[in-house]
Amino acid sequence: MTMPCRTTLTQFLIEERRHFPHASGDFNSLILNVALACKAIARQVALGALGACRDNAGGALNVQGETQQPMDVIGNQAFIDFSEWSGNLAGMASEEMATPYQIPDCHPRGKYLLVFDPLDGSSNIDVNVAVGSIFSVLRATREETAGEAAVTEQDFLQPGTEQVAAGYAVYGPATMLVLTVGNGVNGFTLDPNLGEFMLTHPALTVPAATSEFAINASNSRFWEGPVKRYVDECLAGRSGVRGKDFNMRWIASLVAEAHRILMRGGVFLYPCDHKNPDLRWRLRLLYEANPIGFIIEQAGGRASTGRQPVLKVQPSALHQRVGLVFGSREEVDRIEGYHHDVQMADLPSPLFHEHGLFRASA
Ligand SMILES: O=P(O)(O)OC[C@H]1O[C@](O)(COP(=O)(O)O)[C@@H](O)[C@@H]1O
Ligand SMILES: [Mg+2]
Ligand SMILES: [Mg+2]
Repeated sequence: MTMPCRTTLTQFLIEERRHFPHASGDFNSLILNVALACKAIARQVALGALGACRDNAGGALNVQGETQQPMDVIGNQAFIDFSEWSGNLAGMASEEMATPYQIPDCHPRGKYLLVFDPLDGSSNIDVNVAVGSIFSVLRATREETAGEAAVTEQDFLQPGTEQVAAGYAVYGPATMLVLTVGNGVNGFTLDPNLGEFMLTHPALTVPAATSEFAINASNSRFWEGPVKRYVDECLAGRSGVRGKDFNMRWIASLVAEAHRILMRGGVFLYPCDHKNPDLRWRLRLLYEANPIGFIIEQAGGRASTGRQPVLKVQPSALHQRVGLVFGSREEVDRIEGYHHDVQMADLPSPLFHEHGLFRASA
């Protein structure tokens, strides 16, 4: 039997680095450490009910007020343990930690910041549906941050356009790592025999057009007018203004939805809604929306809050939430257009009038 000759993640990163002859190698080691953390998490996830501490009872509340699953905690620790020693990080921030993680004094500090959602879609873990990890790499821009001083929340409040790299791992039937270093998007599949991520999906692209959308329709009565209009038109299918039938999906795992869209196109919406007046957005800007947005845009798709490009949002808090619409370019353009469509102001939607068309917020 002949083995296909494939590039490993390490080889891929070395090749990329050849374009930057003065690079120190810190960036490559950072990504490889993250990949190692993802392999460790994949192993734990794959054990299912056989794994350690499956019992969710008594889980602590994280800063979001959500009960931490055991794998949220294990995944968070894996990211820390595999990354903090390396000397390439000035600090880390995570969904599972209220404040930035300081690199202990026993380890050297470096010039990058790592932001992550260690386990995305963790409510799916008990039903054996695909979950994942999401990460984003930023530069530690303050001179002293990369030196001796403690990292602060302010250091992480950079718009998505400033990301150096972003990626996710999806723990599905196969474990995959999808990565952008700002030069397109590449997908690697974990070869369990070799323990290596192998380049299997080079130069991923999101098709410009689609007839598949993903949204949590149980929130429909709380949506704003433009989202309701978009979904109603999709549901009307070939008899409506769109003139074609649409398929609908909802996995409740952002990583899995993003991966499907990268593989075959589609559009995902988790827009602003009015279900809970104190929580108008579901997804987190720094470790969910920005990394996924960067990947999708690097693959030729688009990512928006519904009103503006998500990567341009200036963050004001570490755990800030935001509306997110991403995927095939034509659909995201259309949804943004509906939000900007002044004609909508004439529609008799009380919600629409209540909140207005051109709010400054996302
Ligand atoms: O339960 P809902 O409202 O459908 O939300 C699903 C969304 O929540 C998330 O699971 C949030 O991620 P976490 O599991 O990291 O908290 C997203 O992955 C997903 O898109
Ligand atoms: Mg998440
Ligand atoms: Mg999570």
